Amino acid sequence: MDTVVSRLRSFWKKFGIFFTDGYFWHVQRRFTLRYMRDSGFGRRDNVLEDVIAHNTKEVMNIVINGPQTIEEKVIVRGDLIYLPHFFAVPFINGLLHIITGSTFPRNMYPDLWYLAKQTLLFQRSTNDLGGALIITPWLKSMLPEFSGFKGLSNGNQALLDFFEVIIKDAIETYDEKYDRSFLDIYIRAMKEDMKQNKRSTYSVQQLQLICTDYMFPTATAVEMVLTMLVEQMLMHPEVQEKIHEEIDRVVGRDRAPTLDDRNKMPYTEACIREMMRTETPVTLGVAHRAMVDTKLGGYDIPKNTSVSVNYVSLHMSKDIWGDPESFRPERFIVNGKLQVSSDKSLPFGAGRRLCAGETFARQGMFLVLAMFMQQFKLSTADGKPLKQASKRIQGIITTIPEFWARVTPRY
Ligand code: HEM
Repeated sequence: MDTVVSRLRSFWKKFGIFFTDGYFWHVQRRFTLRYMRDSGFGRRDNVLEDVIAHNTKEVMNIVINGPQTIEEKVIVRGDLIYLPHFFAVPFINGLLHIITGSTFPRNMYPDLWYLAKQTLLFQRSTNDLGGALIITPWLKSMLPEFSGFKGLSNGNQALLDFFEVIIKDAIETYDEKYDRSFLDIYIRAMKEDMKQNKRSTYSVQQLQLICTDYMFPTATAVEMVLTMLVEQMLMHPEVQEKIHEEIDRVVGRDRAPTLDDRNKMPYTEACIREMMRTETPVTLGVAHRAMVDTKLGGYDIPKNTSVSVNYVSLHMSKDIWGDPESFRPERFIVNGKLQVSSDKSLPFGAGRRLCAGETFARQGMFLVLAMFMQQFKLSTADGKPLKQASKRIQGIITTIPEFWARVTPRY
């Protein structure tokens, strides 16, 4: 879709993966998926798993051994953790490993928390359809705060700045003799394609937008799903007890959970699935434009019409789920095993525009949650039972306000 929101992200041009289409989108999406795969994206990869596990341990160590800096105290205070940002680092460093071949060490985690904060600001400053700015773009100058323009610009600028520095360094130190990371592979392809093609789809700005597009959900959506699951556990202690029971039975206490345990831990996996069903993260998906005149469900859709999918109606259908309002992970478990075929939810969309990060997100969420729950018991900051879910903030993704939760080491 070509809107003021998509344009303000990308130098008022059409770059990236989310909001491009046609030949440009096809070439650029295929290239990123093909070459990021070499670093473990979209598949099972031991090195990527180690990166996510190592960073999860580092973040948990801030609680176990106490914060060492003022910045760490913004995320951890005694036995209180600040959500969702507490969960951000393993995902962000996982993606940085894929894109840049390196990660930020603990003394630079504050930069990643800042990135997560600004990205969340962007997510909350509009909605799936672009909010008021889409219909009345002039609001951006007259009411920059009210229209969300300021939050969108500031949040987006943080992402652009973050990757501008990284990409500049990669270009300056580029050596065509060997590829250090996905960035080098892209730079080489860009140089070659630009020589051959006057209208190349590759460019430095496009690379910057690829990085921001992949980082955007990595720094917000995955940690928000886990955060909402924490809220569920605070409201329904039996969910937490069942996850603990499963971890103790399958993994024990002498080693950390790994992705090998995912098949053997159907309840934990089902909780993540049920969380994304009951609280659809991207309620109306990403709007796309019809490329040609077409028909959909008996309706004529003229070329250039904006089309959105209402995933909430699917996830809340009484016909499909029977009791859609209940948080009931057991619905996905048959004879003690996760039955993926019984999961008719589509939190990551479907078809050609299927979320490019589904595998990365699902694997990462399982690993971070399992490691976290093995170590800690959760309770509310004030020690009182949580009776009511907090208000939902409908932005591009569904979020809840940041909050502190109490964690007690289990052993
Ligand atoms: C809980 C986590 C996530 C959810 C629920 C989610 C959901 C979605 C949905 C619904 C779409 C739109 C599909 C459509 O256009 O029909 C999408 C697109 C996309 N997602 Fe995700 N996503 C998540 C995490 C991630 C992560 C971690 C990444 C990157 C590492 C990612 C990268 C993308 C990209 C690049 C697209 C655009 C694909 C395209 O238009 O070709 N997502 N996602």
